[in-house]
Amino acid sequence: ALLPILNYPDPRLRTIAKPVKEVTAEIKTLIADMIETMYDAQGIGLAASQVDQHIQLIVMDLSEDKNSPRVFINPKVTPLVEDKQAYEEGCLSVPDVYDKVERPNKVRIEALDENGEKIDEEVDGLLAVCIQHEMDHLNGVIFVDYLSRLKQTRARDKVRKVIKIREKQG
Ligand SMILES: O=C(O)C[C@@H](Cc1ccccc1)C(=O)SCC(=O)c1ccccc1
Ligand SMILES: [Zn+2]
Repeated sequence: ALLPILNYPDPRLRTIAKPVKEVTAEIKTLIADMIETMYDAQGIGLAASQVDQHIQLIVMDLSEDKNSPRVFINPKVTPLVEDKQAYEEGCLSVPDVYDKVERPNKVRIEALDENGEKIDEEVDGLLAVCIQHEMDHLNGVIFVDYLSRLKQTRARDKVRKVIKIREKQG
């Protein structure tokens, strides 16, 4: 089922996500719903925080055909290099706002997948950018937090406009 995505500056987006103890049937349903919601919103990632579920769960799909979703449960991300790279990021919770954010361009991801199997990968490029962006969501951080006050104000105004238009479209 499609889940409503919280929009910036909703304070619920600032909630710190709790670790997942056991991958229950409910969590498997949430994973399926998050993947469906991510595709519907044309995103390449989605954190559970964004659908008001405050557990450490991320879904991502960077594939062309949108047919290889990945699930990260209780993820831990460790930078592997000092040097950072700027990337034009977007966020499904801050629609139509895109801006450059600098992040370490190579990280280690340790997590569990949807079957509780261990994931331990070194990644770079867009996957590294995206996993760090999603990890931020689980820690109540939104990419606009890295931008200037002025850009944050503009982002708030932009989201307000986009939501009004979407409500009119019904
Ligand atoms: O809000 C989210 O977490 C999803 C977000 C993930 C993300 C995309 C790009 C850079 C960092 C994090 C999105 O999917 S935004 C929409 C999108 O598909 C996109 C935006 C910019 C560049 C590439 C993809
Ligand atoms: Zn986001």
